[in-house]
Amino acid sequence: MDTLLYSVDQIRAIERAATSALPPGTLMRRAGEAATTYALELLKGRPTDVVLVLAGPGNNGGDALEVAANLAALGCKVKVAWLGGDGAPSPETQAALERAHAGSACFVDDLTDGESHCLVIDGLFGIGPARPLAGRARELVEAVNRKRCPVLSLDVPSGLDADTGAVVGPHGIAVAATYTITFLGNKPGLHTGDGCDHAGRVHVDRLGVDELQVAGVDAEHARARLNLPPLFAACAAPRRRNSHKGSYGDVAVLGGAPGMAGAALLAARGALFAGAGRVFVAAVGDDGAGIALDPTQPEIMIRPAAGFAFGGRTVVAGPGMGDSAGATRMLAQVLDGSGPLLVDADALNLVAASPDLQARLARHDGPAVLTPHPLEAARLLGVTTPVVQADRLESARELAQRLNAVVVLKGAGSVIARPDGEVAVNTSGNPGLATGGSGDVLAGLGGALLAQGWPAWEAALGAVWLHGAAADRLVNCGCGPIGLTAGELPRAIRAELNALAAQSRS
Ligand SMILES: NC(=O)C1=CN([C@@H]2O[C@H](COP(=O)(O)OP(=O)(O)OC[C@H]3O[C@@H](n4cnc5c(N)ncnc54)[C@H](OP(=O)(O)O)[C@@H]3O)[C@@H](O)[C@H]2O)[C@@H](O)CC1
Ligand SMILES: Nc1ncnc2c1ncn2[C@@H]1O[C@H](COP(=O)(O)OP(=O)(O)O)[C@@H](O)[C@H]1O
Ligand SMILES: [K+]
Repeated sequence: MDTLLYSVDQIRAIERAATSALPPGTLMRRAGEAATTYALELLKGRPTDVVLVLAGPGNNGGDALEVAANLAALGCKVKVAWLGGDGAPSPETQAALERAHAGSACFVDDLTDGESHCLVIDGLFGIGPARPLAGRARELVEAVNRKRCPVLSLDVPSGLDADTGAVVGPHGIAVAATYTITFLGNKPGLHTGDGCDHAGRVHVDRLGVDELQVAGVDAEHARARLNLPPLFAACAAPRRRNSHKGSYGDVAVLGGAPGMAGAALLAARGALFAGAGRVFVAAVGDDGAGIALDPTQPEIMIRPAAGFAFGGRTVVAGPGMGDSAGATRMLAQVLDGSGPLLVDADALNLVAASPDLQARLARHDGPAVLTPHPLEAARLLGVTTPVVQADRLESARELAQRLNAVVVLKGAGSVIARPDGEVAVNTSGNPGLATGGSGDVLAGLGGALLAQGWPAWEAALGAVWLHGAAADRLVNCGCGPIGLTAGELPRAIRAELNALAAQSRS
């Protein structure tokens, strides 16, 4: 899998450089060939049933017409729904249209509901659409999304924004593909937000365009990548035999105000099962009497936050912390400290509401990771949740820069961003994680990795990936996604982390 993620502007630059170096029409012909080969692979050979090809007015439509012509030439039954535009097609698309017309592909005006196909090829729109699909384009997408057969999108599911992973709106619609073959380079929008539901399995074909040919756009310029173990596995060293609990750091969860003990305990369990040497809950409240003991996890030490010695410990601030004056005071104290810090949940809301806390956070003298879900991110940025979700990568980048911290913008395809603009989009996880408390476990896990000496960037990448991989492990053995509980995650995280550490030695 190509793990670098390119913006549409970068893909256009690659396309321009390659086009000028190659004979006219080469890239489209290669895209058509690559998609034809992939389609036949998916169909396990030449199908006897009809392949339906949707072709739009631009070059994405040209790719689709190439596939239609290729499949027809191989003896497949092919129907083409061609959506012409107002202007003339590009010369390559015109040539592809003529090729498809010259062969045995049958052009149809409308899709008949109930007609069976073995595969739909979606070549309506690729990286082009800047406005929501309407009229016949929308009707075609609605018809495709009602079909039960597999759908292969070319380059990008039509109607999806390749940069952001949002359906182009307002009130837009996008193809829900089973597979996407994407050209020239991988794209972030296929892996986050709505893209997770619309792209299906993503296959990258670079169309033979070597990065070295591409002036100005290479690995260093792709400022986004997929989050996978090679980015952080080196931090997951096996334990030295001659080590002790002090070797693996202390995590203190600042939270668990009266009535909100569960969140702090889940974070503490996340930290414990991810290998922190000692785990504390510094319970916020007048007397810290909200919780005295976690009976199923007596290893967790519960103390009143007032007077707790945070120095030298990794602090996970926020789970069940509430918004009392005491909580705000304690948070200011840990922001002013110099230890590793993970800020989540209520602590993020307090920061959002206070320019003073924001300034303290930006000045924090030590590694800092923030883990907002989209609503918390919206509060921090002073915008609405739809604005955050409309461009998850940029929202995460903006927050990381403003608050001078590594930011994890949670949700399907979590985005991890650094203040210098580098981002990673997570690849693991499933909607089983959409359950109360799973974010608390992530916070504790991140704290444990920081406590064991992982730098902030690697700790954030590792925590997000391990959390998702733990959920995938649970689903694979029948524990979800429906009904997966946050309390089941810590043991699965332990299994994933130990597997990673074992691999890093071999
Ligand atoms: N060039 C090359 O060498 C290669 C290109 N490649 C392929 O080209 C794709 C990019 O092609 P592209 O730039 O033509 O954009 P594309 O996605 O087809 O859409 C633009 C068309 O859609 C129209 N349109 C837009 N929105 C609309 C709406 N809501 N409703 C209705 N119409 C709408 C828009 O019309 P306009 O906005 O001009 O009115 C225009 O006609 C790329 O994804 C890849 O598949 C590969 O083969 C590699 C080599
Ligand atoms: N649909 C999903 N796909 C993948 N991960 C998800 C999905 N929904 C939620 N998650 C993950 O689950 C966690 C939820 O965190 P959060 O919203 O803070 O929940 P809570 O506050 O209840 O703990 C985050 O890590 C998020 O990325
Ligand atoms: K498409």
